[in-house]
Amino acid sequence: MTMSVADYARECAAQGLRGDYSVCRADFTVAQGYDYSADEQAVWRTLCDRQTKLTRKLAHHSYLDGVAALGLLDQIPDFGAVSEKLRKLTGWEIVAVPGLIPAAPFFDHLAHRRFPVTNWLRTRQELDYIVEPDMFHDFFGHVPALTQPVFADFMQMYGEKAEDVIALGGDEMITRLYWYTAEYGLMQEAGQPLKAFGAGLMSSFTELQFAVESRDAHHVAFDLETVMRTGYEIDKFQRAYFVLPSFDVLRDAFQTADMAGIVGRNKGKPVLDPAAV
Ligand SMILES: C[C@H](O)[C@H](O)[C@H]1CNc2nc(N)[nH]c(=O)c2N1
Ligand SMILES: N[C@@H](Cc1ccccc1)C(=O)O
Ligand SMILES: [Fe+2]
Repeated sequence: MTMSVADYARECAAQGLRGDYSVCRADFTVAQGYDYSADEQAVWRTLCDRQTKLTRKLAHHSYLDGVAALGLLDQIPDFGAVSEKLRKLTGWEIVAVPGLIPAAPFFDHLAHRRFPVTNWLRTRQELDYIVEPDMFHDFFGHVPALTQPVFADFMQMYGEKAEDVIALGGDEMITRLYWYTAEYGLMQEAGQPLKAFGAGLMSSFTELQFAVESRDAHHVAFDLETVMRTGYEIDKFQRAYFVLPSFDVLRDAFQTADMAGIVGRNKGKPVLDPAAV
């Protein structure tokens, strides 16, 4: 792993990120420390209630199938109990982290079928949108799909392949691909209007509606190399949403991509403006 926990902790504090990185292990995990207040439990229930009404209408069926299998909770999840359930379904588990972690350890967890979930929750003032991943984003957005075998296998492969791309010097490029697919991708569904696929959309009340339904949202046909060249900002609505024709198209594009060629061609080139792709 390239960055030490202590260096990363300093960087995050400088950027105003909220997590407490002082208690991290070398792989950036922490204990969940299940001691949430009654108010936090109430915020969790409010988030689940209002967001479930939206995802029912706007989320791709691959996500909704996952929700049905996982059974979303009316309480803040106990990561140990959820891991037990996931292990039986697909061999995945979830591990607690203090918030955003660097790309290399993040993908290393995925490669080992561990999904990092932040151990703190957004406040009532952030019900609609939060600028950094919190437990609601990580859990409500990402974990349901991990109950589905094809998606579970894909995410492990993603982690493995990402490590190869990072070794080629392509950490920013592979991060953009993750960003515009797993976090903010849209996906077509037979006989249905356009649906949301990415976890960053599933967890945001305002951006989910904007991305799928607004005439001002910039929808762009998915192209793997273009995605890997397109910049993004984490703390604003996205200025481009890439539309995937299907999950199989994503998986095939990823599996067959000549990552060494893509990284070689594009390293050092200016990043594309998402508003102009
Ligand atoms: C891979 C890419 O950097 C991506 O944004 C990762 C990084 N670290 C993360 N860390 C946490 N806790 N949650 C995430 O969703 C991510 N995403
Ligand atoms: N904006 C997302 C959280 C998020 C932040 C940064 C990256 C990914 C997700 C939400 O409101 O739920
Ligand atoms: Fe995420």
